[in-house]
Amino acid sequence: MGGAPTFFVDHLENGQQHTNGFGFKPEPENRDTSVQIGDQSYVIGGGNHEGVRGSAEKLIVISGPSGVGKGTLISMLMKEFPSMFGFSVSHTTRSPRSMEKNGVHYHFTDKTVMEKEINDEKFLEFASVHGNLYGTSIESVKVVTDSGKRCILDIDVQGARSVKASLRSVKASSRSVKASSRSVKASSIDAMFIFLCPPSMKELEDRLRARGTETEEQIQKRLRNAEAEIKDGKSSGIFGHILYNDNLEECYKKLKNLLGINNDAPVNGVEVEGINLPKEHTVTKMEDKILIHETGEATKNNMIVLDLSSINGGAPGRTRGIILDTVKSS
Ligand SMILES: Nc1ncnc2c1ncn2[C@@H]1O[C@H](COP(=O)(O)OP(=O)(O)OP(=O)(O)O)[C@@H](O)[C@H]1O
Repeated sequence: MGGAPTFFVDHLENGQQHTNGFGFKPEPENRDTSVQIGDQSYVIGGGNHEGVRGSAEKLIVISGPSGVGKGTLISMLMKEFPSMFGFSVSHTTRSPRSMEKNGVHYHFTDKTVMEKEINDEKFLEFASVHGNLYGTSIESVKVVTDSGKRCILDIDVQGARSVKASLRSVKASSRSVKASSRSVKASSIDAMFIFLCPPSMKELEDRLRARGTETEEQIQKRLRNAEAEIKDGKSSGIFGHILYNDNLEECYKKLKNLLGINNDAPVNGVEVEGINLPKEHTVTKMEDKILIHETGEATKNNMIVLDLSSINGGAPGRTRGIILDTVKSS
């Protein structure tokens, strides 16, 4: 997948001006379409003009106290829908450990560089842990959403609060006339905030103990933090959705419902239809539109319309928001 819009313009030959009176028949809402050109496939936003994969833009923030089951539920999602979700790569100023790869496990960066980028509002959230900075950059989230995946952030309540505040601030600044390019870009990120709640403190403690990954001291600290986090999570207005993780399977079902996915629905809640660029065709540019007109005998009234007016940015290989209409001969 991928390709800049210029690919279409540069690599297709110009043909005759399109003159007939075909009406444009928009694809139904929430439908994505892929176009095959040579050996490349391009996924193009259909009725949804927001991005390449319908609701891919929506960042999913999952938060809750340590031990509530965030990792478990996210793993279940990744297992059932392996290509639907992705994680952003965090930045850190700590040194890489052996085997850790830059850009894979973390983006390893310099403290002064990261501090400047934080000041420039390039981070959705950050925290200082034992003297090192850790954070999630807007760019790293966009890399995931631009690839057509839904980005999941598994973060604590404080992190979720920061993400919420960052998104509010970029949306406000992007409305101002002097909006920076960063603000405009980040303002296209929307997020769904989900808080996971344990059925009781006793159950949370049991889960932490059963997991066996913390010392007694760490468990006690996590339980102390959990009380404040649960209070905050339920009352602060950060989270639009609160899920109780009592029975795991039931909670998983509720999570899938929230995300608009269930086993009967198409991937991402969006139908994906493949279209092959016809061998025999002419191409015409009309203002912001590229008309690909089939010329083969059997299909000569078919037409594909690429509407470039809605492109909303993206580096080469990360083109977004082209609207595609198809008109089929009947
Ligand atoms: N609904 C559930 N019922 C019983 N056990 C559960 C349930 N959900 C998760 N667990 C178990 O609880 C433990 C903690 O879950 P998990 O590690 O997913 O928590 P977490 O919220 O990701 O914690 P952390 O923030 O510390 O990473 C795991 O051993 C997991 O198997």
